Amino acid sequence: MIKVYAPASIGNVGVGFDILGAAILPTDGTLLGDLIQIKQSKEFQLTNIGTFAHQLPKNIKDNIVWKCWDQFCKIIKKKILVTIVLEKNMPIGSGLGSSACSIVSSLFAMNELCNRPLSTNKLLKLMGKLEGEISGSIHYDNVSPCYLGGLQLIIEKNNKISQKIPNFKNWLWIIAWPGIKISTADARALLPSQYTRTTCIKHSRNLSGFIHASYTMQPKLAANFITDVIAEPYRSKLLPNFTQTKTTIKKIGALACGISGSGPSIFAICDNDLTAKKISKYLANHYIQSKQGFVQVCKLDTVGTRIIG
Ligand SMILES: Nc1ncnc2c1ncn2[C@@H]1O[C@H](COP(=O)(O)OP(=O)(O)OP(=O)(O)O)[C@@H](O)[C@H]1O
Ligand SMILES: N[C@@H](CCO)C(=O)O
Repeated sequence: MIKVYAPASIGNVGVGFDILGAAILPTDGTLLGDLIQIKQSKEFQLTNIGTFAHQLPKNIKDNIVWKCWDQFCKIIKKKILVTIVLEKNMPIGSGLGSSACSIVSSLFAMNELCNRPLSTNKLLKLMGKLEGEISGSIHYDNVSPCYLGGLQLIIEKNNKISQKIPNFKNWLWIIAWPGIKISTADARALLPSQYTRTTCIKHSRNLSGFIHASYTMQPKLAANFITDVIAEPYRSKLLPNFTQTKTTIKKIGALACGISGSGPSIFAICDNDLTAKKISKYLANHYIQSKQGFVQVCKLDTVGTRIIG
């Protein structure tokens, strides 16, 4: 039996729509992500457990884990019969890469169980394809950091999909899921299909500025470039009181703040524990809309998906 953990992630990171993503790990030791237990067996079985198992589709073939197993077997041209237990700890439609957690953990687990027939690149391509089947178009900004860890820039060039970007070790990433759901496909449908030249220039300046500041280790400059001109102007209305929340947590001392993935989760960045505590308290009191919602102070998860048992 193999037990695999795949971490939550922040898609876009506010500045790199579809091409920048960060894997995160709560500082209190919580494993925020999905877990897969897998072993060979006489027939295929999939059991869902965990806090958010009730949100999963009832039909087993609609569970992305089944699709991962099916596609993996087709690619390696062997039907590997397995028993899988999915521990669904990530709320669906949260903006924290819930489907990515299930996709990455199950494909990683299948590959390990079968002695790694697929290379990292091939596996990542398959992860992107399956993520694309859910949201309507392929985007790697959740699956890549979830799989490989850290801050990942999606390049899709020279047969490389993703590259790790240097990060600031003292940055704390506070995430808040209000406890409501937004479908990624719906949030993508809200976006314009074309942008003005001015917006394109702003976007390229912000993203290239962020990457430059990351490589030259200028944290304040990097944080100041975390501005989203592509998605936030159209999606912010879907989030509860987003504009006021952002203004307030920046006043408290956040270096940057934005929508995590397609929302409704938000993320804030700061560089000390006291500010992180103040931001968390504010978000817990003002952003959370239901009992299931949560706030977590995180670091970047630099490892990505791993075997934990
Ligand atoms: N194991 C699974 N985990 C998550 N979603 C699944 C899974 N299996 C099937 N689905 C379906 O995939 C869709 C996921 O929707 P969506 O992409 O909006 O959520 P998400 O991946 O949680 O979003 P985000 O990346 O913003 O966190 C839902 O319709 C859900 O029912
Ligand atoms: N880049 C994707 C992430 C979805 O979690 C989007 O913003 O639609």
